Amino acid sequence: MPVFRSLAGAAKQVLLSPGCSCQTPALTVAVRAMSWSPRQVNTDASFHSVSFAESDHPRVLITGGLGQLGVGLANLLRKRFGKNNVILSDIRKPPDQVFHSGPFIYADILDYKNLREIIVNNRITWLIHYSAVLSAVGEANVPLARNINITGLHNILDIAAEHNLRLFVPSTIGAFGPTSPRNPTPDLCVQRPRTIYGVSKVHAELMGEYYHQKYDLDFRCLRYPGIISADTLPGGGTTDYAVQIFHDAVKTGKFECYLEPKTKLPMMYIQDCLRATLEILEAPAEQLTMRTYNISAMSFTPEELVTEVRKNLTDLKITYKVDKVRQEIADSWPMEFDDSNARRDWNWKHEYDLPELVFTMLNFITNDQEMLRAN
Ligand SMILES: NC(=O)C1=CN([C@@H]2O[C@H](COP(=O)(O)OP(=O)(O)OC[C@H]3O[C@@H](n4cnc5c(N)ncnc54)[C@H](O)[C@@H]3O)[C@@H](O)[C@H]2O)C=CC1
Ligand SMILES: CC(=O)[C@H](N)C(=O)O
Repeated sequence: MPVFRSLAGAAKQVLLSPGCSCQTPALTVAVRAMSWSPRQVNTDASFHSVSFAESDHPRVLITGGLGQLGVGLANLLRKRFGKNNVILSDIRKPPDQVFHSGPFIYADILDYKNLREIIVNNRITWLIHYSAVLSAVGEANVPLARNINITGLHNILDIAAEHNLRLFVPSTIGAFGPTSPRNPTPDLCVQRPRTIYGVSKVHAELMGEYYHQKYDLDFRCLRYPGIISADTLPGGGTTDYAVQIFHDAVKTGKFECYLEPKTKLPMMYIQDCLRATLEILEAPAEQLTMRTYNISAMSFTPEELVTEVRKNLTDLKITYKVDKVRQEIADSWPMEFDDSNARRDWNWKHEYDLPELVFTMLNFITNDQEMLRAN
């Protein structure tokens, strides 16, 4: 077993966890081959569709739920389906506020047996798979990204097929590369990404679609742009600057940007992203002509973002110190995202453009700062 010296805390926990399947890959394969086959999927399907109809609401598990997106999605789904029908999971310890806001459970996506136990014991019907290693961290630690994003995904696909779950896996603008059309990037075109993150996400898209076609797995996937949120920080991606700028602008009045001023990327406010996720999850299957859709809201460069922020914070000081790795990644990604298929098939519409995004982010972070100062 290799020792990864530079792992983040989360990864360390994965590798040290006694039940972790990555320590015994041969055994995991053997166990799975005995217990899961397409035949068994069909038998399970009738049983689970009955229990889903009985309860009326789906029972949802979110993996990697303590990242930038999971808590927000849990809040949205809990409003819709009831607090106890949505279980948040991760391998990290939840902050108090998250722990007390609804069910939370430890789930390591590399531990197939533990995942199965959770799905069975909690009668899960929808699985939302958010665990991942993002683009910049992935380039710094390829074995970790490969393990979480590919081996972990295989566990998720098998568990979803075995238990007839509706499975949502997000993909990303990072699933495209320098040979894809960049302005705009359509749903179907060349996909030759140059990051392990992108390679793993193309793999997820193709595997999900393959399981859908071969085993009738209800796989649904959205390619998210860079997501911007005020209450949670991003987990090591290329688009993180567009979140960090708001925090630094409010707290210090200055910001150092690691991308060049004219680097244009698709971005989206978190509320739009979470609503899109709920909408595709609830869309009637006959409306979906595809299983993987681009979704889009706005595209901007650091320079354009700074101009908009300065309309509210006129004294903001900006410097540029380009990070070669992230700049190279950004230069290979889409500039504009074509989401016309999502708009046509399930009526996708974004609500936040750049001015609303900036206004909302600054308001949120400023209020937060004032509350902190008052306490
Ligand atoms: N945030 C963004 O801008 C975008 C995110 N996405 C996708 O959305 C999903 C969620 O993204 P974020 O919340 O931003 O990610 P994040 O990096 O903030 O969070 C990922 C979570 O996965 C957890 N994790 C790591 N190893 C695990 C394991 N072995 N078992 C269970 N959990 C594990 C981590 O503890 C972390 O809480 C990811 O699949 C990502 O690729 C796609 C495009 C844009
Ligand atoms: C766009 C993404 O997938 C993510 N935010 C990243 O930058 O890696």
